[in-house]
Amino acid sequence: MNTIGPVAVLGGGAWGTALANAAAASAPRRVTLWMRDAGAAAAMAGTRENARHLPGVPLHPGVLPTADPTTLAEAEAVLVVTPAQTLRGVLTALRPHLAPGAALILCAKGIERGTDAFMTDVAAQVAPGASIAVLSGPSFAADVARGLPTAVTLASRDGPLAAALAAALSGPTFRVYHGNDPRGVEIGGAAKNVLAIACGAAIGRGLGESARAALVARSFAELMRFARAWEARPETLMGLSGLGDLVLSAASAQSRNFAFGERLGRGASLEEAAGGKLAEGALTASGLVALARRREVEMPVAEAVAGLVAGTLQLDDAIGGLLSRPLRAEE
Ligand SMILES: NC(=O)C1=CN([C@@H]2O[C@H](COP(=O)(O)OP(=O)(O)OC[C@H]3O[C@@H](n4cnc5c(N)ncnc54)[C@H](OP(=O)(O)O)[C@@H]3O)[C@@H](O)[C@H]2O)C=CC1
Ligand SMILES: O=C(CO)COP(=O)(O)O
Repeated sequence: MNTIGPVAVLGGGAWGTALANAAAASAPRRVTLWMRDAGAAAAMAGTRENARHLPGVPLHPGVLPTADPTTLAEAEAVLVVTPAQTLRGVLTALRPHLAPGAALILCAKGIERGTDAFMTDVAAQVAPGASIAVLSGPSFAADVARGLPTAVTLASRDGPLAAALAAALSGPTFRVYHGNDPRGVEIGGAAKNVLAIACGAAIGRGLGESARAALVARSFAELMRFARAWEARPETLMGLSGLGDLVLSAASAQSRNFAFGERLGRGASLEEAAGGKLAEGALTASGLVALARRREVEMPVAEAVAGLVAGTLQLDDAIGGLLSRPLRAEE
Protein backbone atom coordinates (compact mmCIF):
# COMPACT_ATOMS: atom_id res chain seq x y z
CA MET A 1 0.00 0.00 0.00
CA ASN A 2 1.25 3.48 -0.87
CA THR A 3 1.09 5.48 2.35
CA ILE A 4 3.26 8.48 1.45
CA GLY A 5 1.24 11.52 0.38
CA PRO A 6 2.56 14.66 -1.29
CA VAL A 7 6.19 14.59 -2.36
CA ALA A 8 8.62 17.42 -3.11
CA VAL A 9 11.70 17.31 -5.29
CA LEU A 10 14.44 19.92 -4.81
CA GLY A 11 16.34 20.54 -8.04
CA GLY A 12 14.97 20.66 -11.55
CA GLY A 13 17.87 19.01 -13.36
CA ALA A 14 17.71 15.79 -15.35
CA TRP A 15 17.54 13.51 -12.32
CA GLY A 16 15.18 15.72 -10.30
CA THR A 17 12.77 15.90 -13.21
CA ALA A 18 12.91 12.16 -13.87
CA LEU A 19 12.33 11.40 -10.18
CA ALA A 20 9.46 13.89 -9.98
CA ASN A 21 7.82 12.12 -12.91
CA ALA A 22 8.41 8.73 -11.27
CA ALA A 23 6.96 9.92 -7.94
CA ALA A 24 3.87 11.30 -9.69
CA ALA A 25 3.42 8.14 -11.76
CA SER A 26 3.71 5.76 -8.81
CA ALA A 27 0.59 7.05 -6.98
CA PRO A 28 -2.03 9.76 -7.47
CA ARG A 29 -0.34 12.52 -5.45
CA ARG A 30 0.93 16.06 -5.80
CA VAL A 31 4.61 16.38 -6.61
CA THR A 32 6.18 19.79 -6.19
CA LEU A 33 9.33 20.25 -8.29
CA TRP A 34 11.25 23.12 -6.70
CA MET A 35 13.77 24.97 -8.88
CA ARG A 36 15.96 27.93 -8.04
CA ASP A 37 15.09 29.78 -11.25
CA ALA A 38 11.55 31.18 -11.29
CA GLY A 39 11.71 31.79 -15.05
CA ALA A 40 12.69 28.21 -15.76
CA ALA A 41 9.93 26.94 -13.44
CA ALA A 42 7.34 29.08 -15.20
CA ALA A 43 8.57 27.94 -18.62
CA MET A 44 8.38 24.31 -17.53
CA ALA A 45 4.90 24.81 -16.11
CA GLY A 46 3.85 26.25 -19.48
CA THR A 47 5.52 23.81 -21.88
CA ARG A 48 5.29 20.79 -19.54
CA GLU A 49 8.84 19.87 -20.52
CA ASN A 50 12.30 20.40 -19.01
CA ALA A 51 13.80 21.55 -22.30
CA ARG A 52 17.20 22.33 -20.78
CA HIS A 53 17.95 19.22 -18.77
CA LEU A 54 15.58 16.50 -19.98
CA PRO A 55 14.34 17.43 -23.46
CA GLY A 56 11.69 15.39 -25.17
CA VAL A 57 10.15 14.03 -21.97
CA PRO A 58 6.64 15.25 -21.12
CA LEU A 59 6.23 16.32 -17.51
CA HIS A 60 3.70 14.14 -15.67
CA PRO A 61 0.43 16.04 -15.07
CA GLY A 62 0.89 15.55 -11.32
CA VAL A 63 4.17 17.53 -11.22
CA LEU A 64 4.06 21.22 -10.28
CA PRO A 65 7.27 23.10 -11.17
CA THR A 66 7.78 26.12 -8.94
CA ALA A 67 10.43 28.36 -7.41
CA ASP A 68 8.18 29.24 -4.47
CA PRO A 69 9.53 27.49 -1.35
CA THR A 70 6.30 28.01 0.59
CA THR A 71 4.74 25.26 -1.55
CA LEU A 72 7.06 22.69 0.06
CA ALA A 73 5.33 22.62 3.45
CA GLU A 74 2.85 19.85 2.66
CA ALA A 75 5.46 17.34 1.44
CA GLU A 76 5.81 14.17 3.50
CA ALA A 77 8.92 13.10 1.60
CA VAL A 78 11.47 15.43 0.04
CA LEU A 79 13.88 14.18 -2.61
CA VAL A 80 16.99 16.36 -2.59
CA VAL A 81 18.41 16.22 -6.11
CA THR A 82 20.71 19.20 -6.60
CA PRO A 83 24.44 18.50 -7.15
CA ALA A 84 26.40 17.22 -4.15
CA GLN A 85 28.36 20.42 -3.65
CA THR A 86 25.12 22.41 -3.28
CA LEU A 87 23.40 20.15 -0.74
CA ARG A 88 24.40 22.17 2.32
CA GLY A 89 23.34 25.50 0.82
CA VAL A 90 20.07 24.23 -0.62
CA LEU A 91 19.01 22.43 2.56
CA THR A 92 20.02 25.35 4.75
CA ALA A 93 17.88 27.70 2.67
CA LEU A 94 14.86 25.42 2.29
CA ARG A 95 14.77 23.54 5.60
CA PRO A 96 12.64 26.26 7.28
CA HIS A 97 9.99 25.71 4.60
CA LEU A 98 9.78 21.91 5.05
CA ALA A 99 7.45 20.11 7.44
CA PRO A 100 9.45 19.08 10.53
CA GLY A 101 8.52 15.41 10.03
CA ALA A 102 9.29 15.26 6.31
CA ALA A 103 11.72 12.51 5.34
CA LEU A 104 14.76 13.70 3.37
CA ILE A 105 15.80 11.41 0.53
CA LEU A 106 19.30 12.35 -0.62
CA CYS A 107 19.88 11.64 -4.31
CA ALA A 108 23.13 13.45 -5.12
CA LYS A 109 26.23 11.30 -5.56
CA GLY A 110 29.26 12.90 -4.04
CA ILE A 111 31.36 13.95 -1.05
CA GLU A 112 31.42 17.58 0.07
CA ARG A 113 34.60 19.43 -0.88
CA GLY A 114 36.41 21.14 1.95
CA THR A 115 34.76 19.12 4.72
CA ASP A 116 35.06 15.66 3.08
CA ALA A 117 31.59 14.98 4.53
CA PHE A 118 29.25 12.32 3.22
CA MET A 119 25.85 13.57 2.07
CA THR A 120 24.07 12.01 5.07
CA ASP A 121 26.43 13.85 7.43
CA VAL A 122 25.82 17.16 5.69
CA ALA A 123 22.06 16.63 5.93
CA ALA A 124 22.25 15.59 9.59
CA GLN A 125 24.17 18.78 10.38
CA VAL A 126 21.76 21.04 8.54
CA ALA A 127 18.59 19.23 9.57
CA PRO A 128 19.24 17.61 12.95
CA GLY A 129 16.53 15.17 13.90
CA ALA A 130 15.23 14.72 10.35
CA SER A 131 14.65 11.22 8.98
CA ILE A 132 17.32 10.75 6.34
CA ALA A 133 17.46 8.27 3.48
CA VAL A 134 19.69 7.81 0.45
CA LEU A 135 18.53 6.84 -3.04
CA SER A 136 21.16 5.59 -5.46
CA GLY A 137 21.83 2.96 -8.08
CA PRO A 138 22.39 2.44 -11.79
CA SER A 139 19.89 4.80 -13.37
CA PHE A 140 20.33 7.30 -16.15
CA ALA A 141 17.67 9.99 -15.84
CA ALA A 142 16.82 9.63 -19.53
CA ASP A 143 16.23 5.89 -19.11
CA VAL A 144 13.96 6.35 -16.09
CA ALA A 145 12.11 9.15 -17.86
CA ARG A 146 11.53 6.99 -20.94
CA GLY A 147 10.10 4.21 -18.80
CA LEU A 148 12.96 1.81 -19.46
CA PRO A 149 13.42 -0.80 -16.73
CA THR A 150 15.57 0.58 -13.91
CA ALA A 151 16.36 -0.55 -10.36
CA VAL A 152 17.76 1.58 -7.54
CA THR A 153 18.17 1.25 -3.78
CA LEU A 154 16.71 3.47 -1.08
CA ALA A 155 18.30 3.05 2.34
CA SER A 156 17.75 4.53 5.77
CA ARG A 157 18.84 3.54 9.25
CA ASP A 158 15.09 3.38 9.86
CA GLY A 159 14.38 0.20 7.91
CA PRO A 160 10.56 0.43 7.93
CA LEU A 161 10.78 4.03 6.70
CA ALA A 162 13.06 2.93 3.85
CA ALA A 163 10.58 0.22 2.92
CA ALA A 164 7.66 2.68 2.95
CA LEU A 165 9.52 5.27 0.88
CA ALA A 166 10.70 2.66 -1.60
CA ALA A 167 7.15 1.36 -2.05
CA ALA A 168 5.89 4.91 -2.45
CA LEU A 169 8.28 5.69 -5.30
CA SER A 170 8.26 2.38 -7.17
CA GLY A 171 6.44 1.96 -10.44
CA PRO A 172 6.02 -0.75 -13.07
CA THR A 173 9.46 -0.07 -14.62
CA PHE A 174 11.13 1.90 -11.81
CA ARG A 175 11.97 -0.63 -9.13
CA VAL A 176 13.08 0.79 -5.79
CA TYR A 177 14.68 -1.78 -3.48
CA HIS A 178 15.19 -0.83 0.15
CA GLY A 179 17.86 -1.31 2.78
CA ASN A 180 19.20 -0.04 6.09
CA ASP A 181 22.81 0.76 5.16
CA PRO A 182 22.67 4.35 3.90
CA ARG A 183 26.43 4.77 4.37
CA GLY A 184 27.10 1.87 2.01
CA VAL A 185 24.65 3.21 -0.56
CA GLU A 186 26.11 6.72 -0.52
CA ILE A 187 29.67 5.43 -0.71
CA GLY A 188 28.82 3.44 -3.83
CA GLY A 189 27.25 6.43 -5.57
CA ALA A 190 30.01 8.87 -4.69
CA ALA A 191 32.95 6.58 -5.44
CA LYS A 192 31.66 5.12 -8.70
CA ASN A 193 31.72 8.58 -10.27
CA VAL A 194 35.43 8.92 -9.48
CA LEU A 195 36.25 5.43 -10.71
CA ALA A 196 34.18 5.88 -13.90
CA ILE A 197 36.46 8.79 -14.82
CA ALA A 198 39.42 6.39 -14.75
CA CYS A 199 37.62 3.95 -17.03
CA GLY A 200 36.72 6.74 -19.43
CA ALA A 201 40.32 7.97 -19.48
CA ALA A 202 41.58 4.46 -20.26
CA ILE A 203 39.17 4.10 -23.17
CA GLY A 204 39.89 7.62 -24.43
CA ARG A 205 43.62 6.91 -24.36
CA GLY A 206 43.04 3.77 -26.45
CA LEU A 207 44.02 1.22 -23.80
CA GLY A 208 41.28 -1.19 -24.88
CA GLU A 209 38.47 -3.23 -23.43
CA SER A 210 40.69 -5.59 -21.43
CA ALA A 211 42.13 -2.59 -19.60
CA ARG A 212 38.63 -1.32 -18.92
CA ALA A 213 37.58 -4.66 -17.42
CA ALA A 214 40.72 -4.75 -15.28
CA LEU A 215 40.03 -1.22 -14.08
CA VAL A 216 36.42 -2.05 -13.19
CA ALA A 217 37.55 -5.06 -11.15
CA ARG A 218 40.38 -3.23 -9.39
CA SER A 219 38.10 -0.21 -8.82
CA PHE A 220 35.56 -2.49 -7.23
CA ALA A 221 38.27 -3.88 -4.93
CA GLU A 222 39.01 -0.27 -3.88
CA LEU A 223 35.34 0.35 -3.29
CA MET A 224 35.06 -2.69 -1.04
CA ARG A 225 38.15 -1.75 0.98
CA PHE A 226 36.89 1.80 1.42
CA ALA A 227 33.42 0.64 2.43
CA ARG A 228 34.74 -1.75 5.06
CA ALA A 229 36.94 0.99 6.54
CA TRP A 230 34.00 3.38 6.68
CA GLU A 231 31.61 0.99 8.42
CA ALA A 232 29.48 0.13 5.41
CA ARG A 233 28.37 -3.41 4.70
CA PRO A 234 30.24 -5.15 1.87
CA GLU A 235 26.97 -6.73 0.67
CA THR A 236 25.60 -3.25 0.03
CA LEU A 237 28.51 -2.48 -2.28
CA MET A 238 27.92 -5.73 -4.13
CA GLY A 239 24.43 -4.54 -5.00
CA LEU A 240 22.81 -1.92 -7.19
CA SER A 241 24.39 1.14 -5.63
CA GLY A 242 27.95 -0.22 -5.74
CA LEU A 243 28.77 -2.79 -8.38
CA GLY A 244 25.61 -2.02 -10.38
CA ASP A 245 26.32 1.68 -10.72
CA LEU A 246 30.06 1.18 -11.24
CA VAL A 247 29.38 -1.17 -14.14
CA LEU A 248 26.86 1.23 -15.69
CA SER A 249 29.05 4.29 -15.41
CA ALA A 250 32.26 2.54 -16.44
CA ALA A 251 30.68 1.00 -19.51
CA SER A 252 28.63 3.79 -21.02
CA ALA A 253 29.52 7.05 -22.74
CA GLN A 254 26.05 8.16 -21.58
CA SER A 255 27.69 8.64 -18.16
CA ARG A 256 28.93 12.21 -17.82
CA ASN A 257 31.75 11.02 -15.58
CA PHE A 258 32.86 8.40 -18.08
CA ALA A 259 32.58 10.91 -20.92
CA PHE A 260 34.62 13.44 -18.94
CA GLY A 261 37.37 10.86 -18.44
CA GLU A 262 37.20 9.76 -22.07
CA ARG A 263 37.75 13.32 -23.27
CA LEU A 264 40.68 13.70 -20.87
CA GLY A 265 42.06 10.48 -22.32
CA ARG A 266 41.88 11.94 -25.80
CA GLY A 267 43.94 14.91 -24.67
CA ALA A 268 41.29 17.50 -23.81
CA SER A 269 42.01 20.04 -21.10
CA LEU A 270 40.09 19.73 -17.83
CA GLU A 271 37.79 22.54 -18.90
CA GLU A 272 37.17 21.09 -22.36
CA ALA A 273 36.56 17.65 -20.86
CA ALA A 274 33.87 18.97 -18.53
CA GLY A 275 32.12 20.70 -21.44
CA GLY A 276 29.85 22.60 -19.07
CA LYS A 277 28.27 19.37 -17.83
CA LEU A 278 28.15 18.06 -14.29
CA ALA A 279 30.88 15.46 -13.61
CA GLU A 280 30.44 14.80 -9.90
CA GLY A 281 33.48 12.52 -9.73
CA ALA A 282 35.84 15.37 -10.59
CA LEU A 283 34.54 17.28 -7.56
CA THR A 284 34.50 14.25 -5.26
CA ALA A 285 37.88 12.66 -6.06
CA SER A 286 39.86 14.71 -3.54
CA GLY A 287 37.39 14.00 -0.73
CA LEU A 288 37.30 10.29 -1.50
CA VAL A 289 41.07 10.08 -1.42
CA ALA A 290 41.28 12.14 1.77
CA LEU A 291 38.82 9.84 3.52
CA ALA A 292 40.68 6.78 2.25
CA ARG A 293 44.00 8.10 3.54
CA ARG A 294 42.45 8.93 6.90
CA ARG A 295 41.69 5.22 7.41
CA GLU A 296 44.75 3.92 5.55
CA VAL A 297 42.78 2.48 2.64
CA GLU A 298 44.80 1.96 -0.53
CA MET A 299 42.96 3.41 -3.54
CA PRO A 300 45.46 3.79 -6.38
CA VAL A 301 42.83 4.26 -9.09
CA ALA A 302 41.01 6.95 -7.11
CA GLU A 303 44.37 8.57 -6.28
CA ALA A 304 45.21 8.69 -9.98
CA VAL A 305 41.89 10.36 -10.79
CA ALA A 306 42.36 12.86 -7.97
CA GLY A 307 45.78 13.76 -9.38
CA LEU A 308 44.42 14.09 -12.91
CA VAL A 309 41.54 16.38 -11.98
CA ALA A 310 43.77 18.47 -9.70
CA GLY A 311 46.17 18.90 -12.63
CA THR A 312 49.07 17.51 -10.59
CA LEU A 313 49.40 14.28 -12.59
CA GLN A 314 49.59 13.67 -16.33
CA LEU A 315 47.56 10.80 -17.78
CA ASP A 316 50.53 8.82 -19.08
CA ASP A 317 52.24 9.11 -15.70
CA ALA A 318 49.03 7.94 -14.02
CA ILE A 319 48.85 4.92 -16.34
CA GLY A 320 52.54 4.19 -15.81
CA GLY A 321 52.08 4.46 -12.06
CA LEU A 322 49.20 1.97 -12.03
CA LEU A 323 51.02 -0.49 -14.31
CA SER A 324 54.24 -0.42 -12.31
CA ARG A 325 52.68 -1.14 -8.93
CA PRO A 326 54.18 -4.26 -7.37
CA LEU A 327 52.37 -7.45 -8.33
CA ARG A 328 50.75 -9.03 -5.30
CA ALA A 329 48.00 -11.37 -4.26
CA GLU A 330 44.64 -10.30 -5.70
CA GLU A 331 42.36 -8.98 -2.98
N1 LIG B 1 21.36 12.50 -14.40
C1 LIG B 1 21.37 11.26 -13.94
O1 LIG B 1 21.18 10.31 -14.72
C2 LIG B 1 21.57 10.98 -12.49
C3 LIG B 1 22.06 11.94 -11.62
N2 LIG B 1 22.26 11.65 -10.31
C4 LIG B 1 22.79 12.63 -9.39
O2 LIG B 1 21.84 13.65 -9.19
C5 LIG B 1 22.49 14.89 -8.90
C6 LIG B 1 21.93 15.95 -9.84
O3 LIG B 1 22.26 15.55 -11.15
P1 LIG B 1 21.45 16.01 -12.43
O4 LIG B 1 20.03 16.28 -12.14
O5 LIG B 1 21.75 15.00 -13.48
O6 LIG B 1 22.20 17.36 -12.79
P2 LIG B 1 21.82 18.45 -13.88
O7 LIG B 1 23.10 19.08 -14.27
O8 LIG B 1 20.94 17.87 -14.92
O9 LIG B 1 20.96 19.49 -13.05
C7 LIG B 1 21.40 20.08 -11.87
C8 LIG B 1 20.25 20.89 -11.33
O10 LIG B 1 20.60 21.40 -10.07
C9 LIG B 1 20.28 22.77 -10.06
N3 LIG B 1 21.17 23.46 -9.17
C10 LIG B 1 22.50 23.59 -9.25
N4 LIG B 1 22.96 24.30 -8.22
C11 LIG B 1 21.89 24.64 -7.47
C12 LIG B 1 21.71 25.39 -6.30
N5 LIG B 1 22.75 25.93 -5.65
N6 LIG B 1 20.47 25.55 -5.82
C13 LIG B 1 19.43 25.02 -6.45
N7 LIG B 1 19.52 24.29 -7.57
C14 LIG B 1 20.74 24.11 -8.07
C15 LIG B 1 20.45 23.24 -11.49
O11 LIG B 1 19.72 24.42 -11.67
P3 LIG B 1 19.82 25.28 -13.01
O12 LIG B 1 19.06 24.50 -14.04
O13 LIG B 1 19.18 26.56 -12.62
O14 LIG B 1 21.27 25.41 -13.35
C16 LIG B 1 19.87 22.06 -12.24
O15 LIG B 1 18.49 22.15 -12.33
C17 LIG B 1 24.00 14.63 -9.08
O16 LIG B 1 24.59 14.43 -7.83
C18 LIG B 1 24.05 13.34 -9.90
O17 LIG B 1 25.20 12.59 -9.62
C19 LIG B 1 21.97 10.42 -9.82
C20 LIG B 1 21.46 9.44 -10.63
C21 LIG B 1 21.22 9.65 -12.03
O1 LIG C 1 24.64 8.27 -11.63
C1 LIG C 1 24.33 8.06 -12.79
C2 LIG C 1 23.80 6.78 -13.26
O2 LIG C 1 23.52 5.92 -12.22
C3 LIG C 1 24.56 9.12 -13.78
O3 LIG C 1 25.90 9.08 -14.09
P1 LIG C 1 26.64 10.38 -14.61
O4 LIG C 1 26.46 11.45 -13.56
O5 LIG C 1 28.05 9.94 -14.77
O6 LIG C 1 26.00 10.76 -15.90
